[in-house]
Amino acid sequence: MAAARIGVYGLGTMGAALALNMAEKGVAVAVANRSPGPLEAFVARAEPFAARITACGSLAELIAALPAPRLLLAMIPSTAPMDAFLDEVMPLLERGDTVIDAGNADFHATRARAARLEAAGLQFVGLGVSGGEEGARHGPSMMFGGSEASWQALEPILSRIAAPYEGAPCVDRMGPDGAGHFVKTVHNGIEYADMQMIAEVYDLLRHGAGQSPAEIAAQFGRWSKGPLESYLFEITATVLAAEDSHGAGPVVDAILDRAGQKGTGRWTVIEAVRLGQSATLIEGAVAARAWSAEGDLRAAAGAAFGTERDALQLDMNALEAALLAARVLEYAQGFRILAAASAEYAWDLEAARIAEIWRAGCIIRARLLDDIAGAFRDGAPEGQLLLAPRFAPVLAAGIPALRALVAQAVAAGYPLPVLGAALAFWDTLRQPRGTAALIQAQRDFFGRHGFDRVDGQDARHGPWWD
Ligand SMILES: NC(=O)C1=CN([C@@H]2O[C@H](COP(=O)(O)OP(=O)(O)OC[C@H]3O[C@@H](n4cnc5c(N)ncnc54)[C@H](OP(=O)(O)O)[C@@H]3O)[C@@H](O)[C@H]2O)C=CC1
Ligand SMILES: O=C(CO)[C@H](O)[C@H](O)COP(=O)(O)O
Repeated sequence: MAAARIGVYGLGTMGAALALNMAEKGVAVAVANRSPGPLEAFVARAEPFAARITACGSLAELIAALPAPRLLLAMIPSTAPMDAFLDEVMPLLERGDTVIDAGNADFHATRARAARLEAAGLQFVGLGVSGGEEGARHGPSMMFGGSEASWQALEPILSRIAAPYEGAPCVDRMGPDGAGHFVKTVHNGIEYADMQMIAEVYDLLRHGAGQSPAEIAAQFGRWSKGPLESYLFEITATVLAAEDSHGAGPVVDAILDRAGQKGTGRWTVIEAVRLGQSATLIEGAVAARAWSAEGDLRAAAGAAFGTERDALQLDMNALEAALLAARVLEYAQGFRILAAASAEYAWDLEAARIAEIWRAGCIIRARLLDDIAGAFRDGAPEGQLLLAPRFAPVLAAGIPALRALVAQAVAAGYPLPVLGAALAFWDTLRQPRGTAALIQAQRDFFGRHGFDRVDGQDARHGPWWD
């Protein structure tokens, strides 16, 4: 049996898949799990790679199986269980060992944990992993946050298990401490907006245009072969074509209309606001999931006020152009949040590199990311994707289509939390003079807050204070 190069603790959906990926790619790995059942199941699944797997019955056994300096990757909930895990494991480790949190963590917690381990002579890495179970098993996209030394130690393993894009592994060091988990959080925020945008189009096609799930599946399949090509469009086509195994017809009709959320979308919005930024498309998606949980309220409101909505006339080419423009706006917001965080935390995040490592393995992988990476490499004016010359034709064609779509849908009674937010974002940003002068006057009126004048003169208050 080969000596383990890395340990994986937590053999749930993601941990088991990552450990199998490592073993398959020639990385000897020691594994353990809190409860025995998943370890036994893992050992059975890992049989083809048994020579590169050391199964350990306890955390202490796992630590003992690793040569110092140790690399120990934990794939467990990155909330309270991670802190409890650190309490348990830290006394077992030696100076120079590295603990990797590969779960979805709030980057503030990652920063605190990194400081805690550093004080004890240990290294802590926050590793964003995207791609779900399939990605973890065969090649995820990974966003590394930690010291340069820990990157040097881990890079050979991570590059080997990452998804390749044109031969290059989709993994890189984003920066120190929480940088990797922050980038993963924003990735998930974009994921939320993309999913909700797709759901809005599904609603329009299903209830506005009267199409069946199978017809909509075929449409998403066609879009998946064009500029909207992406993992989320592909799986939408598959999901909508699927029939319920209990005979309820299309499986989508058998599923409760209530979306779950574990926190990353919400964190993206909270961090955007903290940074003085906006994440209105992502907030639209988070809100839609929250409203979906209020089934009783929606039933009562529907009974009181009616559920009618009008039929829609939808042109599939216009819809494609509108969706592409909205997707550009969604990524533009995401990258603005990343840029703001990079400045705030002195991370030096490289936008082009982030787009590049999102091109394969992750949930938001999309053909568009190639152009986004290119736009940043070309030097998007003021670092803004919206101003990148290569997106000018996409926006010129797509914004009128998006406007017509939103206008028609809103007039007919369809909610578009994300597509509507995309248009408002665009229409706000293209007006050099907006509505803030009135806001400033109001603030001055009630709170003597003062304002700057357009002519540069010094009168800081309105006539109401003369
Ligand atoms: N599923 C996904 O698509 C993705 C998930 N992630 C992140 O990966 C991490 C794991 O998720 P996933 O694999 O889906 O989850 P699972 O529920 O499949 O597995 C959870 C794992 O965590 C262990 N665990 C739970 N609580 C504790 C605890 N208090 N102490 C020790 N171990 C504990 C479980 O052990 P036991 O078997 O004993 O219960 C199990 O091994 C999470 O942080 C998640 O956010 C990241 C990207 C994608
Ligand atoms: O990180 C992921 C995908 O990238 C996980 O699947 C995550 O759980 C998705 O978030 P949520 O559960 O809130 O939808």
